[in-house]
Amino acid sequence: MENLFRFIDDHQDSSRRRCIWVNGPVIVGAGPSGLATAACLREQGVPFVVLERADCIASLWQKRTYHRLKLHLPKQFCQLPKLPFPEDYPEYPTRRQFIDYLESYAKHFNINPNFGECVQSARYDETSGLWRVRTTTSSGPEVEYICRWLLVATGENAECMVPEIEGLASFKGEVIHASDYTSGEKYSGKRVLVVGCGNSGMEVSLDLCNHNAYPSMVVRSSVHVLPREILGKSTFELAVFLMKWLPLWLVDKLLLILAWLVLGNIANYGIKRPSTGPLELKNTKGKTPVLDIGALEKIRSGKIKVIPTGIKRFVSPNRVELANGDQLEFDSVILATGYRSNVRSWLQESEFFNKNGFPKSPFPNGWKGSKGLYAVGFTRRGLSGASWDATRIAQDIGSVWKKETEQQKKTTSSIACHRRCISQQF
Ligand SMILES: Cc1cc2nc3c(=O)[nH]c(=O)nc-3n(C[C@H](O)[C@H](O)[C@H](O)COP(=O)(O)OP(=O)(O)OC[C@H]3O[C@@H](n4cnc5c(N)ncnc54)[C@H](O)[C@@H]3O)c2cc1C
Ligand SMILES: NC(=O)C1=CN([C@@H]2O[C@H](COP(=O)(O)OP(=O)(O)OC[C@H]3O[C@@H](n4cnc5c(N)ncnc54)[C@H](OP(=O)(O)O)[C@@H]3O)[C@@H](O)[C@H]2O)C=CC1
Ligand SMILES: O=C(O)C(=O)Cc1c[nH]c2ccccc12
Repeated sequence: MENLFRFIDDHQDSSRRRCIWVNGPVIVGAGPSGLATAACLREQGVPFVVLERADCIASLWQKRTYHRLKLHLPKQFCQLPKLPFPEDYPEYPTRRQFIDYLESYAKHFNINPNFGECVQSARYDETSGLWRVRTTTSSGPEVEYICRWLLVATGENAECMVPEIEGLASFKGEVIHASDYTSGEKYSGKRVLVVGCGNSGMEVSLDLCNHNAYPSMVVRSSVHVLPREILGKSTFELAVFLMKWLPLWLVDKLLLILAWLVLGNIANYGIKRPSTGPLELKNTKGKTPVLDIGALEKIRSGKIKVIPTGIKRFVSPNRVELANGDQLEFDSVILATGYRSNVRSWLQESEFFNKNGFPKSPFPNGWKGSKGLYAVGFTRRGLSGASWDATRIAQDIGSVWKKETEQQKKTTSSIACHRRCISQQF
């Protein structure tokens, strides 16, 4: 039966590309978003195929995060649909606990992604009304999947942002992106330039301090720093609570007053605040406020130095010239300069996704496009946003699936029988 749905593309080089009909959605990406959607589809009885370029689930968490990382939102905002965290997990689960949870989540819902398959292109074929998704595999020939629904779950952090700074290539010390930073152990006694002051820049600088390194952090523009907790209560949880009663601008004002009471005036340490409030900035520009877990204390004590200006250029072998003309020496550079979506590099579509690879419609309307195209995990609302999308998408596809299955039960057409053949195992 399986062979009925596996055919060789007759107008392509048949020796090089396998062509596979997927009866159900293709999900691109096996991070939390892809897994959450797969789990919800499983509950709806809809078969699916998950394509993942890495050799494991949640590759961002397994391969591109540092060892001491903890979730910075309380656990109730980070668990995926249908399966809560184990009860004994702490308020802020560690990276290891989060990965263990995701592994057991995939097992629980019997989600078996096709690993080592990187989607190179996806386009909607108007003639057939189907999506054609091409991948390169780590182990063999190219594959083309043909499906009716395409679910984009490649994430807001698919690629690293590496800025073009004059002379960077001539810097003689090590230069890495924060996603390649695992621990501060090997930096003990070293002068490290950390470029960027988002959550990554702050937490890497703190970890470096804890390993007796000498970090200097570049703050070229501005950033909101909020305490992770206020009087033992999560600031994020407090914000979510206040948002039920108050307008966003007022919640932002209250958060800033509380931050000032707890942290003091951060301008004293060379850190400017944006003129837009923290939640409004997150919603409109996607810029996440820093939820401080101790970096500010190190800044206050001078253990993390703040460089309150941009970088002009690197001067070989190990100097950096700042925008104000000062020159400083460093042993290593860590680029905590953020991430970007990669959707536009492979999805041949410009109606639903903008040029930055995010859905054009803001939350709550950015999960569903036309022609069977969906996006999960692009709402700049972290893991809870991804769970929200996943639930909606599975309900949407599930209702169509159920209706059609009912109709098919009533007919004896052989075509209808074929349509329900699951092609998950090849
Ligand atoms: C360091 C860090 C900490 C964070 N902490 C929190 C937190 O505490 N709480 C919170 O709510 N959010 C947090 N976030 C936000 C973060 O976006 C989510 O935690 C989460 O990982 C998003 O899941 P995702 O599945 O959308 O994306 P990802 O986890 O990035 O997964 C996407 C997957 O798609 C795969 N992929 C990409 N392109 C292709 C392709 N072309 N073909 C095939 N596969 C592809 C990738 O390999 C990856 O496995 C954090 C983010 C970072 C970077
Ligand atoms: N514990 C946790 O849960 C953690 C969560 N995260 C999450 O991961 C996501 C990504 O965070 P992060 O990696 O910090 O990325 P961000 O996009 O939040 O921050 C990037 C930083 O790099 C700066 N930058 C970029 N280019 C340059 C340049 N050429 N020169 C100087 N500065 C530059 C930006 O400055 P500017 O604003 O001026 O552009 C900004 O300060 C966020 O959602 C964050 O919350 C990250 C770490 C830990
Ligand atoms: O950690 C992240 O990247 C997140 O996106 C989590 C998050 C969603 N909404 C927020 C608002 C304030 C701080 C963090 C988040």
